[in-house]
Amino acid sequence: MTSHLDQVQSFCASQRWFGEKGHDVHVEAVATSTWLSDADAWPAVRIGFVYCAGPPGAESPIRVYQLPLSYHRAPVENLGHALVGEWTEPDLGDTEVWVYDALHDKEATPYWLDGLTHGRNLDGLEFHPVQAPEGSIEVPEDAQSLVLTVEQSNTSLVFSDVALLKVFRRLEPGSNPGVEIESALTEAGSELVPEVLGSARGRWPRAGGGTDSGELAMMTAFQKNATDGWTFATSSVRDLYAEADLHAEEVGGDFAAESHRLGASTAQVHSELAKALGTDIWEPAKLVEHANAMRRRLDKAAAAIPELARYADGLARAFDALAAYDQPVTVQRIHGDFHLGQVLRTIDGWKLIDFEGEPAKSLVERRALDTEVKDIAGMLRSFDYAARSLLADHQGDQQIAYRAAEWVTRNQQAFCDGYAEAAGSDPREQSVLLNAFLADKVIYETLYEARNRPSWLMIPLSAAAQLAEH
Ligand SMILES: Nc1ncnc2c1ncn2[C@@H]1O[C@H](COP(=O)(O)OP(=O)(O)O)[C@@H](O)[C@H]1O
Ligand SMILES: O=P(O)(O)O[C@H]1O[C@H](CO)[C@@H](O[C@H]2O[C@H](CO)[C@@H](O)[C@H](O)[C@H]2O)[C@H](O)[C@H]1O
Repeated sequence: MTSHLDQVQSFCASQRWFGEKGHDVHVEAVATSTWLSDADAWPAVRIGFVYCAGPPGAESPIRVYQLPLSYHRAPVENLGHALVGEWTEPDLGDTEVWVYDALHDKEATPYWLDGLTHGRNLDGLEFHPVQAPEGSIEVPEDAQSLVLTVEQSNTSLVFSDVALLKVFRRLEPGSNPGVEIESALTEAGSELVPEVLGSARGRWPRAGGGTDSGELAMMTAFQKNATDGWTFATSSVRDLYAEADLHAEEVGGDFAAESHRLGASTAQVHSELAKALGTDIWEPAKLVEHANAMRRRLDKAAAAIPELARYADGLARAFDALAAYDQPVTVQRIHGDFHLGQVLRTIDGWKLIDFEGEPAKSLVERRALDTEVKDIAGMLRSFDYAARSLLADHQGDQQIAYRAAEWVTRNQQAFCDGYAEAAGSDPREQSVLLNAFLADKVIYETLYEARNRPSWLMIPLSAAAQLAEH
């Protein structure tokens, strides 16, 4: 039989949440938590912590992934897709066991719901229910779980269409910014994020000795019947391309009113975040540091992606302007990786989700204060993505390309108008900051697409060409 580490490695490698694509990696060890299940209960359930090393030669630190495990004494017919492996388990009396990703196992997931409902405190695992405000959501104790099938970096379970449990896969010690921010906004009474219902923290052995601790999962109110912003916006673009002789404002699926509302909701969340978690000031010297960091990211990306290199001088002008900016800038906690996939249109309006920041950044960077302009730039880029991602089917069609550009401008302007009305100041007036963050985001996206979706590389590259002309 293959060793149990090899089986864990093959399973992880086949999972969307495993962030180790594109390089050689090996699973060095698997540690486990205390049992969530009672002694002698089957399936036996606990959390696995998977330690990954590599690529060979690179001095990257060990990465830890969370893999909840359910152990059965016989194979479970409908769980084949979640089978991690089959081995003899010393911690279960040397029994032969079939081990599954517990998040897919309806016999195992009630332990998470029970832990959160009753605030269980097990050795090394603490479940924290959030005090539910009056009239707020109650999750039935016998609620069944369903794994969400959307593309995501973590794994989310929906309990009875009422609550969503997001189980973090890549673990880092310290406060998870998503839990921190969404809890702070919930406590402040915000209606613009799904209400946080609870979270789970845990301890795991640190590679090299000691113990680390951090958030393992967060439960929020499930937004039944919501549409994510990307699906909503791209259906508007599809409508427009189907009627290429009409302007964006003339087709049924015009999105500008939604973009306007989204701008206003974004401004309101920024204001709530500033109130709840405070602000600071970046003096001009700090802006020089940021401009230099942006410049370094550009140099690195241009060295890796030759098609970007030709726009490097043009893009760098935006960073030079930032370095020369002589006004102090107010900074605060922000979303950090804001795009149309991070907003949900519910019947009560837009709600913002996933405040974890850019996945590849360290926790310290993701928790740092920044300017709201970074989020605004992120969303403006996303409108461009929505229109261009559907252009592939209309290559060479000038009429559609023209309509696409019109849609982007119309929705970017509507978003900024909505933002300006709610915030009392117009982000377009901060053009030095906005241009620098737009250029920085385009560089980030170029690297992201080169690594993850090469067929979409043209989207940020076309934007780089436009920005470089500025
Ligand atoms: N509270 C919620 N209610 C309904 N759907 C949600 C909720 N939170 C997330 N989703 C859905 O799950 C998707 C992935 O969520 P996200 O938090 O971005 O996951 P990840 O960080 O793992 O990528 C979202 O695009 C949305 O469709
Ligand atoms: O949602 P994540 O936090 O995992 O963000 C990463 O993946 C995003 C893609 O899903 C990526 O966003 C880019 O593509 C989007 C369309 O798929 C587009 O709307 C965004 O504007 C664009 O940046 C994001 O950058 C990345 O961090």
